[in-house]
Amino acid sequence: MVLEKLPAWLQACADKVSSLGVFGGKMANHVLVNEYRPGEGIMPHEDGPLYFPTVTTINLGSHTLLDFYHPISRRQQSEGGEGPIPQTEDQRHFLSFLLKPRSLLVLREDMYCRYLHGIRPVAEDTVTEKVANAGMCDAELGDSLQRGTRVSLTIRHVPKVLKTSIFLGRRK
Ligand SMILES: O=C(O)CCC(=O)C(=O)O
Ligand SMILES: [Fe+2]
Repeated sequence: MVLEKLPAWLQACADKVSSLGVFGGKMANHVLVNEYRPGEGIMPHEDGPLYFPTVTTINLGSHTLLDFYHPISRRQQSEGGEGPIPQTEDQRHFLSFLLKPRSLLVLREDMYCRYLHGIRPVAEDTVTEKVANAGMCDAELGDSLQRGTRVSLTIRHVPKVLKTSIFLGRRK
């Protein structure tokens, strides 16, 4: 990753999150801005070793449900092939967090390294027993929540950066 200056407003958000100590005293140096319209999501994935061990997200605009999945291969190994192996995405989905507007999510340890996360491409979410923080969010089982446009600021500390500038376009 090549270091570039963040816009001042985004730097302020990154500094505020860093001041909570979530990056072990380090300052965030990477922000990803994603916009999701209703019906849009992100496939289950791992963020990979670049950002380990902590990822934080400021949630703006609409709520969403962030879903967590067991990875197929690792679960097969750890269970020694015993018992039913979850195969479909639905079976592998074991937990969700309801992300409310203006909330901060801090993902670390197993939730970050062991499981996959994703957002389903739907326009409406139903609160099920898998939504672990429903009570904290005043959501009731069976509630239907219509999504609007959501913007997420995913703020991280990337340990390895190149302190050189990049040139876009042709040098004269
Ligand atoms: O928008 C979000 O909250 C999740 C984004 C995400 O998982 C990613 O960019 O890796
Ligand atoms: Fe991610």
